[in-house]
Amino acid sequence: MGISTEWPLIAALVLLILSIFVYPKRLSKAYKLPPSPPKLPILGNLHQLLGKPRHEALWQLSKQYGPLMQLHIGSKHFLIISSPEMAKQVLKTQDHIFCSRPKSRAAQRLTYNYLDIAFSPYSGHWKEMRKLMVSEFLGPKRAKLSNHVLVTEMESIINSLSPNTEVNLSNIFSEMLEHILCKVAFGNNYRGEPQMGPSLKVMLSETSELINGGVGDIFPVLGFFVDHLSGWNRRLNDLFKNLDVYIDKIVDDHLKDNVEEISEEDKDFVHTLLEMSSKENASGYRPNLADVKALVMNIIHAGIDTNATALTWAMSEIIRNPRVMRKLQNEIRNCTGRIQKVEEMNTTKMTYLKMVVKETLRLHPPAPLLVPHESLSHTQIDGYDILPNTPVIINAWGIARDPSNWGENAAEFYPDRFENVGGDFGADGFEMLPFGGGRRSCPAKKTAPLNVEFVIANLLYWFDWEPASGTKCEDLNMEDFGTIVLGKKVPLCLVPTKHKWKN
Ligand code: HEM
Repeated sequence: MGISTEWPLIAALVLLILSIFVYPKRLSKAYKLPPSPPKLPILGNLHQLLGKPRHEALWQLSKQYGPLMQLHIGSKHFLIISSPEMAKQVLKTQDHIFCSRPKSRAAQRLTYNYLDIAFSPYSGHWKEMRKLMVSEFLGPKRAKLSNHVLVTEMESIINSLSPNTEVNLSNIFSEMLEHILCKVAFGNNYRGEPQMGPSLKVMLSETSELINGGVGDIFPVLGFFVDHLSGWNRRLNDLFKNLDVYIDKIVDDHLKDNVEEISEEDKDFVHTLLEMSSKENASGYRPNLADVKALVMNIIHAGIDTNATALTWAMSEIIRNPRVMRKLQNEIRNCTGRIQKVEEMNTTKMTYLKMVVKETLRLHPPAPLLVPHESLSHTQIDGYDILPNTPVIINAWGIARDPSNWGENAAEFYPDRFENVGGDFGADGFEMLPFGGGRRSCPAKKTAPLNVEFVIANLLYWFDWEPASGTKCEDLNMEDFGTIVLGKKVPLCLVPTKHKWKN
């Protein structure tokens, strides 16, 4: 174990010793707070989360302390949600109370002081920004361009695959998503320019690490010094600077274009935003340059890794389950018949494909703990008091794998289960939450699964697939990795063979 992995533990021990003298005593006992595991002074429950992936550690604790559990870490009191019933309370019944986001230094820095959608507190600004993304980026206005870009990218991948030659599909998916989102949002992929610093991929992976927060987020003042000594503050500053240079270039290039001369069809999202920044909308709002940059930041952070991860897990599960692959290929090929081009693929009637994608998102929700919510005011759930500004973590990963919600075969990849499950995501809609819920749910929850379906349908239509280097299907490595986005630890490498039609 190197110093980079040991420092949180060392820092925590130093803080424990110092805090006995420095920190005030704990919160008053005037409220009936949710059950909580026994805790150490100041460190609280931190030690119970070390050494395991966070979603797994939280799930194990919830088995002992219940689906509504409070964890104390430093100065923060987190509410942990681990059942569909409790998730429904937070995301539906009391959505108006739990629709804010907790603050953190990484989120503040990377969103130009909370000007974005995903991390900004519940506010009029958030509402306007979300409306902008839904209508101008994810809505029907841009659907034609998005589809065209998706088809072009898919065609180039299909044409680039050499039969019987191993390919790293994890990389292909990341690059594909980066191209698609950048083309639709900025009209160009803005890659490969050395003066622009690290690649987008490197910046995204650094973001995933830093967005988890520094020690200073939970141990104010003293933790800040720890973050300074460990280099966390410097890493955050460097990341912000690099991202800002990247985004500045995009915005500057767009400012040079004469938007009036560009046809509606050729305008990308940034053109549209800049155009809107020159006049107020019906509710008197207009985005300024910092808002535009924050939205660009959200698109690259929220859209690339989530989608690429979903695709990687989908193909991994399909390969590991030859029965599912055969059934799915039969459906795709029967529904499609003989076609010559990717653009002729139509997945609308492929019901089993939709079940396969749902089952992938159930077992492998790309954001296993969603994005933390926060309570706006005091409330009660199940007779327990929840205080204002309580950060709320919803364990979507655990809920979606719980046999009490999904039966004894909950851990199995079995898409056919959706034949008998009413509703989109479980009987009540809270048994799986790959896109969260309530007003902070993912704005791409309708479009993202369609894109995953389209890519999987094409890969399985044109090619047959096998694991690389003689690995047996059932031995495919399925270890996961990450906190905010739970990816596949070992890249997915497969060998395609061009499909031969029988006459
Ligand atoms: C398979 C793909 C995706 C998955 C699984 C996913 C999942 C999620 C989840 C779990 C949340 C948090 C919901 C909550 O806190 O309740 C979220 C929020 C968000 N997602 Fe996605 N997402 C995907 C794709 C996208 C794409 C393509 C975009 C746009 C380019 C996007 C934009 C956002 C934004 C802006 C938010 C913040 C919403 C808010 O706070 O109001 N996501 N997503």
